[in-house]
Amino acid sequence: MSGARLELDGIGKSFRGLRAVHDVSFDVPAGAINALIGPNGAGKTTIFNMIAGVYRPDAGSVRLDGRQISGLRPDLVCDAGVGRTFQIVKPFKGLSVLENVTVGALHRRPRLGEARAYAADILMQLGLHDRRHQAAESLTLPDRKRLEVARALATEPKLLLLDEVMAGLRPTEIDVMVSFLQDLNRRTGLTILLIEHVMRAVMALASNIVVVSYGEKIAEGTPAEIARHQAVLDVYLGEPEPA
Ligand SMILES: Nc1ncnc2c1ncn2[C@@H]1O[C@H](COP(=O)(O)OP(=O)(O)OP(=O)(O)O)[C@@H](O)[C@H]1O
Repeated sequence: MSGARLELDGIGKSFRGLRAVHDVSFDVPAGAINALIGPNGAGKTTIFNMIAGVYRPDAGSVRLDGRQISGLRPDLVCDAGVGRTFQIVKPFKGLSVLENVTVGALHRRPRLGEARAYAADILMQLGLHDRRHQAAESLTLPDRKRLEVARALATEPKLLLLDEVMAGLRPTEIDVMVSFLQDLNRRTGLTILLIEHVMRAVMALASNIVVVSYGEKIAEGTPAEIARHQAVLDVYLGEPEPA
């Protein structure tokens, strides 16, 4: 695993006249951990869906290591090296934890034995190995979040998109996930972009933060810059944006 550079150039998407995302541009350098934040309904998941091939942007382009991936089908975007988690955790029901992760690993390792061994190794890293034979749906929320990360990692991405993997976790569980992601990034150089409402995690992980509101990018900078950015404070305090 190593990281890829992500470049969003003027992407936009409307749903039946509702402008969900408008003219959003930002880069995530190879090997960086960056965050995408903003109030509910700001367009964050729509941006992820445009990167991951769920939606074709109405405008603009998405490039991974210089190669255009916008408009490709989700499986081809995955082939190109993009792994993602979903905000609503949906493991394959009726499959064990190990089988769930093996499905992801089969993407690049078509031999079942090899895929299963790779999946087991990822479960070990995430502290889920001792629960590998449990039914996925029987896991607690923190473990389901870990399983979601494990499934995305099993596809051996160069860019990992994490959609609210800290939601619902207790502070100590958040710290465990933060340490895991920091360690993963250090060991592998994997590029990570996270959508996150848990500011404790964003501040600990992200070297750069992009803020969106009403579908538009309103700020970008280091955690320290964002923490004192007036437009960001206004959005989070619910005050009108400056003209
Ligand atoms: N498939 C869709 N069809 C119609 N409208 C949609 C669709 N997906 C998203 N939207 C709308 O686009 C806007 C942006 O939604 P999006 O889910 O991207 O926001 P978000 O920033 O991820 O919000 P949250 O933090 O609540 O997850 C919202 O107004 C939402 O209702």
